Amino acid sequence: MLNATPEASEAFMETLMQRPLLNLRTQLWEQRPNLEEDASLGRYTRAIEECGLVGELPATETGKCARTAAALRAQGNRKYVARDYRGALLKYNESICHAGTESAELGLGYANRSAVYFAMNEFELALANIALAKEHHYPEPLMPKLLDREQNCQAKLAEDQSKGTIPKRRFELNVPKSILASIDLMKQFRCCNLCSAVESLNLIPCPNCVTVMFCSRECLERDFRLVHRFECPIAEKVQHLCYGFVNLGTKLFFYGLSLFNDDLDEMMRYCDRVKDGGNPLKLDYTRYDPLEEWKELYNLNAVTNPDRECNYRFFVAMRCLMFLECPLVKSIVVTNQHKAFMRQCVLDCTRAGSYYRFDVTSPVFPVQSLFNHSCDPNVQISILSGHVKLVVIRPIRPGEQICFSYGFIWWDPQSNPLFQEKISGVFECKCVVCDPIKKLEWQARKGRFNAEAKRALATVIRTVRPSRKVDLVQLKVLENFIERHAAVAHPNKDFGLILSLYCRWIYLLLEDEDEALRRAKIVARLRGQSTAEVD
Ligand SMILES: C[S@@+](CC[C@H](N)C(=O)[O-])C[C@H]1O[C@@H](n2cnc3c(N)ncnc32)[C@H](O)[C@@H]1O
Repeated sequence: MLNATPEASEAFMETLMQRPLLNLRTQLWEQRPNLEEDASLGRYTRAIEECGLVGELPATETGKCARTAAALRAQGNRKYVARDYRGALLKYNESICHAGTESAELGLGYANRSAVYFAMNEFELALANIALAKEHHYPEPLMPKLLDREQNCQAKLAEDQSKGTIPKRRFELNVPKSILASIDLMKQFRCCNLCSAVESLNLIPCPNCVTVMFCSRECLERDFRLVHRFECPIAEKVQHLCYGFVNLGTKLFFYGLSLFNDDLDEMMRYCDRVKDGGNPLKLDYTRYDPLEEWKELYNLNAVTNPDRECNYRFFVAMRCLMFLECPLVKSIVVTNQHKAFMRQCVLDCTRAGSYYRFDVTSPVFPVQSLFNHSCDPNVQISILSGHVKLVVIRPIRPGEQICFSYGFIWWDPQSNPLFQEKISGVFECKCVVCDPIKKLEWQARKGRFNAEAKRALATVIRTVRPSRKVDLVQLKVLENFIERHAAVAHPNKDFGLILSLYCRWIYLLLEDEDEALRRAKIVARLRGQSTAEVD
């Protein structure tokens, strides 16, 4: 039985849930000062100050609050009883985020999360949460119940009932992790604020604010050191203005400021030069230097489409005004010249962010995002636990560019229906499927689908059963077919079906590997061992 909270009345919870976050962003946009299209950031700032828009923001901050945490936990309990485990975990995360560090609610939140993981047969995760509950004021009178669950977990693991701590198929990796992420409001209780990892929703809260969570102490400390210390005191207020890439632009600005050791004048001196375009491939990643990397990102000469530019300027001006209410920011950004620089730099970082990221909610990967999009990709991308992995999905011809899909794929029209619409505002796709000239050559390839390949395809279709669980033998059958027959079968429609299943299974394997590594790390931590060996 989970701990229900009697005082969490329906009425109170309803009030709690009326958080007009996303609406506020739209309202603000409607109330923006009516300025000419090319109005400068300074003009926007003055106009916003004149109409008092920042002061008019409704006070929706709750701060850490045991009552709120209890109400959210009660909602989680109901989802748990209804066996909506994912929904329950998300509510418990929200509750954990709202519980004060000294409150029993924190321990209760972790304990409830351990019950969900136990029900999901995720015994390592359950044990990790029991340990967290014990560390965070779990009420003594309830302790026997927790210890009982702990024993049950250990018994299950002793019976070899772990879902696995050894990846089935190890995909190696040789590229750095993401540098930071900007987590959308819809994902704040399900992704690490620094690396975007979901970590089976096993996240820990910021000890001070109620807006962000982290996958580990390392990410929490790193984010705090580099960015979150600037956001934390005003995080609840500023999250109303989480306008896509502008959010990332602010983060990239503060990240840069930290790398310049909070020396804004030094940062200004560096930025006061003509941009050379920036090229992250120039960097020597064997001697990784985050400041040099930041400079390459900053140096991008990005062109933004005019509609977006208007949004960017308004929200950049708004956000900078709000950040200047944070005492730490105020102590560094002092003069009018500093303020003007901050605004311009946040705008430049916003443009860079929109270039170096696949979409508004993904983390920033300066090198990995340099791959172009193709509607006929030859590699499959996955972003898991802050790592990008690219897996080759069909033989690549000499001279063929390595591309992954930013959204749309020819064999899967439903891969992202919004893609064409989204991309049309950003760039015109010139891949082999979309460019009218290249498309002719691409389509002509279909004529080579010969009898032998068709027979082999019929055998594969008879043998392989698409399922949600990967069958490694069947995966090998697909792989052999693709390797032997891609040259003549690609881009035939049936070959597309094979690629589609192959990609889905590859992704499931990558997820599986990621989860197994996570369990392995938890086991190492519970045993007091270093996680370096398994990481
Ligand atoms: C992160 S960059 C990719 C690397 C970029 N080509 C470069 O050289 O830096 C994303 C941008 O590349 C361009 N791009 C990527 N795929 C494209 C495609 N299929 N067709 C046209 N432009 C593309 C667009 O300008 C897009 O905004």
